[in-house]
Amino acid sequence: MRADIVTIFPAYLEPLRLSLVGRAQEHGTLQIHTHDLRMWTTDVHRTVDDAPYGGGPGMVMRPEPWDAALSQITARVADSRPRVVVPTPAGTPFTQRHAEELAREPWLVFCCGRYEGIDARVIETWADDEISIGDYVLAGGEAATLVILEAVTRLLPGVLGNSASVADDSFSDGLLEGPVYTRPPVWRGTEVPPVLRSGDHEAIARWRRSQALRRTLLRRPDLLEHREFAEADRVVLAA
Ligand SMILES: CC(C)N1CCN(Cc2ccc(Cn3ccc4ccc(-c5n[nH]c(N)c5C#N)cc43)cc2)CC1
Repeated sequence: MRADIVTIFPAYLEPLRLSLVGRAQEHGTLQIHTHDLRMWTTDVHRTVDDAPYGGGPGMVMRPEPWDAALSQITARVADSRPRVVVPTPAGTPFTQRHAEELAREPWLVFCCGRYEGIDARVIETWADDEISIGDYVLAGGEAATLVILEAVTRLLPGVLGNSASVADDSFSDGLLEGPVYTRPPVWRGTEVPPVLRSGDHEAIARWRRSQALRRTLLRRPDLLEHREFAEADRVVLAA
């Protein structure tokens, strides 16, 4: 997969050199190219913003630099066009399903806006996806791009050492992750649930599903709506 990222703060994307995404780049599974939008400005002040039509607070990002940048970046490969992703507070909620869909794309381009956002005509012309990573307000699209790219990269073949990890992900089966434990067996007087040390893998699987169902019912009952459950699950949910 190739990912191009356009931003006025290229340094904000430096964390992509670390850890899982960094290793995916070292292994050639992912190529990330970060571009400074100001490279496509033409004035001495390298202006990327202007006052909003209709008034209101803040500034809006001008269309010309974005159109020049995206035209050049997407022209790289003849007869091939990337999927253009624009993080925005007004976007559709980003979900694991969306991450799985983006992970199937060979080429992504992320447009990191700032100020009050990017001129709507750029979005209309170029955007394939407008995504929000949550119901809170950030100052720009860079943090969202880090989140989206990490969620997508961990789904790429060979990136996670144990491919089963992806299958067991929270949200992969639509439930939240249950509690996890490691050594010591007793810590501050609290014992690891004995079933986890029993070696009885069927009992362990039942216990883990029970914990995931209970946690999901408590914290995200919306994830349980419109779902059919086996009798064993219904017993847990009714307890
Ligand atoms: C009327 C007037 C007072 N209101 C003023 C605030 N407006 C909303 C508003 C607020 C902040 C920003 C800053 N910003 C610029 C580009 C950009 C990209 C993503 C995000 C972002 N925030 N939260 C998420 N989940 C995001 C994602 N993904 C935020 C961004 C842009 C826009 C709404 C209008």
